Amino acid sequence: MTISPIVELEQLGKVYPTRTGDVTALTDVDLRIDDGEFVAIVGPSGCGKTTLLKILAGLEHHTSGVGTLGGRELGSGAADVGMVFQKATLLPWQDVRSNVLLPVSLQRRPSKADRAAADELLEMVGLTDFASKRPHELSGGMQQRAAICRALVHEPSMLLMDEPFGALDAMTRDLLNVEVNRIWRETHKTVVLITHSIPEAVFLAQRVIVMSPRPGRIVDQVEVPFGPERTLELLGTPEFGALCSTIRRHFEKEAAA
Ligand SMILES: Nc1ncnc2c1ncn2[C@@H]1O[C@H](COP(=O)(O)OP(=O)(O)OP(=O)(O)O)[C@@H](O)[C@H]1O
Repeated sequence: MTISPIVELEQLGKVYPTRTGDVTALTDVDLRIDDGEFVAIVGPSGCGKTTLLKILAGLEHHTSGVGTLGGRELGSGAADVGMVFQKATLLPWQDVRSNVLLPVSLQRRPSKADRAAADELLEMVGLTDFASKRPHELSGGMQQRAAICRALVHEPSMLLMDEPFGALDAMTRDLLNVEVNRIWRETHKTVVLITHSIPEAVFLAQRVIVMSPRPGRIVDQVEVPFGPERTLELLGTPEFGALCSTIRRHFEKEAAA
């Protein structure tokens, strides 16, 4: 069986013109992501990770190279993606279900089927009993769960996550990682995750993409050999530690270069 790529980038680059001169955020990025794959991107601060995600989402235009998402050229309109950011950014005056339905509500009046889809997602993340609550009545982790539901409610072909759990405590983060692993297995979505945490990247992804300091380019792509289902016991295994060390050494090498 051949797996088709959902993302193909060739020599992609991005230069931001600024008042004080051009800032090259990305250079010569070659990347292929297969449909249904879970990919994590790690790299030093300012290496262009968010820029890459924004280009995939159609929120920024690349300035060189070519790229396609779902067969469509990048830059040819809004991409069919769902996004989760570090802050849940839920509307405080709407209840959780309405927040989840927001991407649909912006296009049309949500149908019965849309509401059922939202409820199904809320059930998947254990928030059924909180559907009628306001965001401030939820913990930070619960708000991020709701944000994940919102990103998935319009059935996007890809889920893009930018440091989604960076603001959460370590224990909540671990539990949410287990949940994201389950969501990925249940929905079969392609996921691209940006994270500053190498263990988080290794725990969740099938492939970890390592970027260099700015101008960001891909310096390595590390295959993660663990099966699709991951549990927290994995974090304590020597294989897990060894893989994290391999990736960490890249950072040290690049920092010393
Ligand atoms: N709109 C913009 N205008 C000008 N420069 C920008 C803009 N957005 C990002 N940059 C610059 O591009 C580079 C890459 O930024 P980006 O936010 O993509 O990096 P990052 O790897 O996501 O960083 P972090 O890990 O700190 O979030 C940085 O030098 C940043 O200052």
